Amino acid sequence: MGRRKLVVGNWKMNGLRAQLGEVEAIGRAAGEHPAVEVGLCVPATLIEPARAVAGAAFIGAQDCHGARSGAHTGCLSAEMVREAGAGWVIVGHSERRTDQHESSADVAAKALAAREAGLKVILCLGESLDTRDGGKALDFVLEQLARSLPEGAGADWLSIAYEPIWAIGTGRIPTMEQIEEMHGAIRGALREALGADAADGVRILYGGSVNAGNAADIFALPDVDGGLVGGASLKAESFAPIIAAAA
Ligand SMILES: O=C[C@H](O)COP(=O)(O)O
Repeated sequence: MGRRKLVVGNWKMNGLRAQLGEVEAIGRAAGEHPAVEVGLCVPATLIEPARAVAGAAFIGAQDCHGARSGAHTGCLSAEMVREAGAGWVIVGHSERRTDQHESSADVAAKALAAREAGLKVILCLGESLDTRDGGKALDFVLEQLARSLPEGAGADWLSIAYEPIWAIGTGRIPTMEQIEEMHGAIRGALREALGADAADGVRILYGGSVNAGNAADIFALPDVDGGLVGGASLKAESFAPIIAAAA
C-alpha cells in the first residue's frame, strides 16, 4: 500500500541540553535509513536546539492547546511549537488524558489546531488493563477514535498511535494477534469514517514497550506502520536498532 514506515521517539518529560548529543546521534541513525521517516518529540524547551542538530530526523512537540491563543497560563499553542521548530505534534497521549484530564473532544480540538498551524499530528489511543481484561478493548479504542478524530482528517497530516496503557513503560506487550486485531479494527473504522482511499494512507503506529528485541516482529504485522517509542528512544544506542528494524 506504499505507506512509509514512521518511527517516532517520545521523550516525555526527559531531556536537557546535555542530551542534545543523543538527538544528533539519532539524526545520524535516521540518515542511514532513508526508507524510514524518523522523528523525536522532545520537551518544548528542546524543540529549537534539537532542530538544529537533528539531521535527518524531524522534531515534534508532545502537546499543543486546542485554542489559537488566550488566557491559558502555562500552555503552548500549535503556532508556538511550530514557530519553535516543531513539524509534528503528539495529541491525546494517555499520560495527558489521565494527568491533565483531557477528553477526546479536547484531543480532536488540539489536532485541528495543529493542522491549522501546519503541523502533522500523531493521535494516540489506547485502553487500560481493566478494559482489556474485561474484553472491551476494541469497543473502547474505536469509540475513543470516533470521538478524537478531527474533521477533515487525512493521511497527509494525521497518523494514529495505538498504545495500550498497560504496555507503556512496563516491558509487557500485547500478543502479536492482539496488535494485529486492533490495528485492523482501527483501519476498518478509518475506512468507514474517511473512505478507503484516505484511510489506507493513514499510518497506524504501535506504542508500548517497543524495544530492539520486539520491534521487527511488531513492525512486520499488517497495518502496523511503525512505532511510537518512549524509554528506548532516549538513547541512540537503543533507538537506532528500532529504526533499523523498520527499514
Ligand atoms: O509515547 C510513547 C509510549 O508511551 C511508549 O512508551 P514506552 O516505549 O516507554 O513504553
